[in-house]
Amino acid sequence: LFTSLHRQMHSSNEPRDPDYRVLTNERMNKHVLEAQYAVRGAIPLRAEELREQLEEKGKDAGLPFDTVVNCNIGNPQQLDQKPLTFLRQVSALTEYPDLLDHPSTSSIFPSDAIERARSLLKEIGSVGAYSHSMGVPAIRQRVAQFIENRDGHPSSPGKIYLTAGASTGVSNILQILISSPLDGVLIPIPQYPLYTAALALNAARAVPYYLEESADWGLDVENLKANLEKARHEGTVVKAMVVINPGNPTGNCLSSENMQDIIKLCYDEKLVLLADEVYQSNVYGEARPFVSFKKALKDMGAPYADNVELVSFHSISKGQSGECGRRGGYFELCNFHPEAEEQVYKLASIQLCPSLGGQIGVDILCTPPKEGDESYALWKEEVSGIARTLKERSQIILKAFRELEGVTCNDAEGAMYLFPTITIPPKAIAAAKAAGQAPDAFYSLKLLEESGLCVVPGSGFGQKPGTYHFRTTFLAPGTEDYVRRLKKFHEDFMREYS
Ligand SMILES: Cc1ncc(COP(=O)(O)O)c(CN[C@@H]2CONC2=O)c1O
Repeated sequence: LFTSLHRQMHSSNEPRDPDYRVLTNERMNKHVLEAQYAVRGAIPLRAEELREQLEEKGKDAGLPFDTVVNCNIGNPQQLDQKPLTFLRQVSALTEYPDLLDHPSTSSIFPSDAIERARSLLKEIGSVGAYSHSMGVPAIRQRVAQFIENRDGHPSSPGKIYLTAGASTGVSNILQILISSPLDGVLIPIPQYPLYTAALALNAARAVPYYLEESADWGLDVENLKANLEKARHEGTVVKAMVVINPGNPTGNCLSSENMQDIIKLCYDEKLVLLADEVYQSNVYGEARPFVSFKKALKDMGAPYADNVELVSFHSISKGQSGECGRRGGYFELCNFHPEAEEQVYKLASIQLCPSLGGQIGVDILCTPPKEGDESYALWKEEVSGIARTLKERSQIILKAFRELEGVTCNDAEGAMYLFPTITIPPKAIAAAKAAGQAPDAFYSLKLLEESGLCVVPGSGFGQKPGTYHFRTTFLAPGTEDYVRRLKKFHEDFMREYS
């Protein structure tokens, strides 16, 4: 489906003489061909096609909706979320430093934004210059301070790497970790498909461990251990474990018991722990406030605290900043061998440096305006407004899901997604089979074609065999319109296939 849609959209590239081209499937890296990334796969591609039809023909497109709503990707500012003012003010001033000496500037920009831009430019020089490959040292110092303030344990700028989004950090660490096609990494199922894609690109094995939907997507430690043993029995050299907390696509927040179980397992089984914490400030319930794996590890003391190799990832793409396109993030190494740190640094240096715009975004994420600053009140109002709105939207959509025939859904404890289970009628499963699609991809494609809502089928994240899901964000404004479209589609679908 992806290939046919992509070809359809880019048919102008079709070669007149197919034998002329060097790069064809037979002659490209087969690991790239094998990699999959459903978040921007076939269904979002089709959504783009429909959007273009609406833009060109409007009502004459003959579609049963007048807008496509992208609920496939956690991209807040694509869905009208306003950027945080302070971040953009500092960015504007650092991008065009002449503004700092313009007579009107002090009447347009608050004094703390001007001061922050000045001090950043003293540390950076120019946003157009390469920085240190790990990122600007002074920014890394403030990231370390943010981590210490959050966790109550020391953090060093020498263990922190600023990155072009968390994706680059994850890809780099996995590239260093994998040394053989027998190597494997434990991946939560359902998972964010960056991990299986990055493992495929490195010709490594994804070793699944299933999150337990009936236990709020909590960890089933026995299943984890069994899958680890099974993988080893099959000859896989399991070297690491990925945790995503809060979870994507599940929206779960791990319990402290689960976190300790994971740390103990990594210690006992000598696994590197990759903690993806990009949604750490997207937490909606009071029951499970965010606790980092760095804190959990250090709180456990010996023998874990100073032995388990932990790398923790964060990003400016999520939370309330939602600066996905700015490409900013960081990871912190903990208990890595100096030999490993040398390779992490070398890979970062090959990539020269992350964008300075992204680095400035990380700086403001970790050191936002503080109480008493001129920008504090507005920053606080914007951040709490975004957090409140996301929580409200998740609850409205969750309630709607639970009223639909054959749909159940766990609360979104965190992140930006709901991941409902749908009971797909046998007739629809048969129709999906005939169409050569996974049942939840069949459902999701029809949902798009008939309602304009673009979601990602659960098969794109992995799920227990025989279960079907889809993932939706709750970022779009107009939640009532979303619910109306979904409800109508679902009732029509269940009627057609029951
Ligand atoms: C768990 C997780 N880790 C890492 C990333 C990468 O983020 P950055 O590279 O932008 O820092 C994402 C992005 N979320 C994807 C993109 O939007 N929807 C998703 O599921 C993510 O959900």
